[in-house]
Amino acid sequence: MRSTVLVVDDSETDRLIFERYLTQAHQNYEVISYADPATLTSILKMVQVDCVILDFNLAGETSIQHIATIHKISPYTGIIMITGVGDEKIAATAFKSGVDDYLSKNDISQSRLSAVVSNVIAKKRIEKEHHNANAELTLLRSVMDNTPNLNMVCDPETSLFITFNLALNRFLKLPTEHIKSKSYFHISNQFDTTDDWFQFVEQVKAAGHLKFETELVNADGQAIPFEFDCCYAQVGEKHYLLFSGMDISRLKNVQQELIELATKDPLTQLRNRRGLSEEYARLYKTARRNSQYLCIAIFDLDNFKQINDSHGHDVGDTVLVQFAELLKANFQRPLDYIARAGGEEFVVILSDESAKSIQQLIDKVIKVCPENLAYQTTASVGGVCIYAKSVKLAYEQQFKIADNNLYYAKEHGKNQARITYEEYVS
Ligand SMILES: Nc1nc2c(ncn2[C@@H]2O[C@H](COP(=O)(O)OP(=O)(O)OP(=O)(O)O)[C@@H](O)[C@H]2O)c(=O)[nH]1
Repeated sequence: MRSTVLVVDDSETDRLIFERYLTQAHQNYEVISYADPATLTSILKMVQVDCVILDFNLAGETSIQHIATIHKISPYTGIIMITGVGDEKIAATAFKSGVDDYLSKNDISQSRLSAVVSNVIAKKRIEKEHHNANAELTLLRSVMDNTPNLNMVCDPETSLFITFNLALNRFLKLPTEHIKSKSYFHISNQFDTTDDWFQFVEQVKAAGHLKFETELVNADGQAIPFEFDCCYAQVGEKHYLLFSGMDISRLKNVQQELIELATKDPLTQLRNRRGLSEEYARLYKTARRNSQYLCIAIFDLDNFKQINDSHGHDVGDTVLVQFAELLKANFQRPLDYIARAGGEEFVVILSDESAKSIQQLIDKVIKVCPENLAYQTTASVGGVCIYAKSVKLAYEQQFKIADNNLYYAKEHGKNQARITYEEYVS
C-alpha cells in the first residue's frame, strides 16, 4: 500500500537526507517536504498524509504547537518528532503532546528512520481500523436500538438473554439488568415445560432457521402476539439462538375483526357455526389443563315452526333474539361459548370442575324459557359432558352424541335437557 510522508524541517540538507532515506528504503513511500510549518494545514487538508516527520526547532521556535493542529485535521496521521540534540526533556514533552515516536538527528540512519516510519504508519492504520470498526458497531447498535423489532440472543441451554436491543426493554418495561436475569422461556407463552424448550432448540438446530408466531408477556402481564425468525448460530465454541421478532398485534386485531365479521350471526349477534370446531379444540385444551369437564349442549326451540306460521317470520325472529339474550345472560363466564348453529338451534360449549353444575345450569335455562320468551316458548337440549383429562373426542363426535341426545329429548316430550357423560376413555 502506498504511503505519503510529509517532512517539515527548515534544514534543506536534512529534508533531502530524509527524502533519500525513505524513497530508497521503500518504493511505496511518496515523500513531500517543506521548510515552513505554515503549509501544514493546507497540505493536510488536501493530501492524505500517513506520517509527518516534524523538526522540533523550526525557524527558532518549537514545533510542539503544530502537533494539536495535525491531530485535529488528520487524527490518524502519525507524527515523528526530530531534534538536533537528543534531549530526554524534549522527548517527554513531545510524547505528552501526542507524537507517536521521537528521533534524535544523531541516531538517524536509513534503516532506523524507515523502521520508525513504517511502525508509526502501521500503528496509525490499526488505530484507524479499530476506530472505524467501533464507529460501525455503534452505528449498528443504534440502528438495532431504534428499530421497533425485538432482536435478542439467548443461550440454548438456559434460554437466558445474553444480549438484546432496546426494543426488548421497551416491550418488557424493564431495565437491562433485570432482563439479563430473565429468559426467553419465561416471557414466552410457547412452552409449558423445559422439555418443550429443548424440543424447540432441537427443532431450530435441525432446520437452522425457524419462523413462528407466539405471544410474549410483558411486566404488566400483557400478552402481545409476535412473529419470530429464529436461527441457530455457532461462534467459536459457543452456540446461540438468535431471535428477531415483530409485534403483530395490529395484524392480529385486523384478522380477528375479519374473523368476527365472518363468524357473526347478524340476527342475534352471536357467533355462527363457522369456527365452532376450532373454538371447541381451544376450549378442550384449556379444560384438559384445568382438569375440567367440557360440555357441548345443543339448544333447540320447541315447536318454533308454529310461531312462524301463526305470527309471522318477524315474530319468530324476535323470539330467536330473546332466546339468544337468555343464553348470553346465563352463560357469562369467560370460557363459555355460545353460537347460533342455524335456524332455531344454538350450540353452547361450557366447562366446569363439576359436571353436575353444568347440568343444573342448563336445566335452569330450560326452566326459565317460557317466562322469558314470547308465547311461552320452551326449549329442548341435547348435550354431552366429557372429562377432558381422560377423554378425547373430536368436535364432530361430541356434537353427534349431543345431537342424538337432543333427538331423544324431543322424542320424550320436549322442554327438557338430556345430557350424557363420558368420564373415561372407552
Ligand atoms: N323466524 C325465523 N325462523 C327461522 C329462522 N331459521 C329457521 N327458521 C324456522 O324455524 C323452524 C324450525 O322448524 P322445525 O325444524 O320443524 O322445528 P320446530 O317447529 O321447532 O319443531 P321441534 O324442533 O321438533 O320442536 C322452520 O319453520 C324454519 O323456517 C330464522 O332465522 N328466523
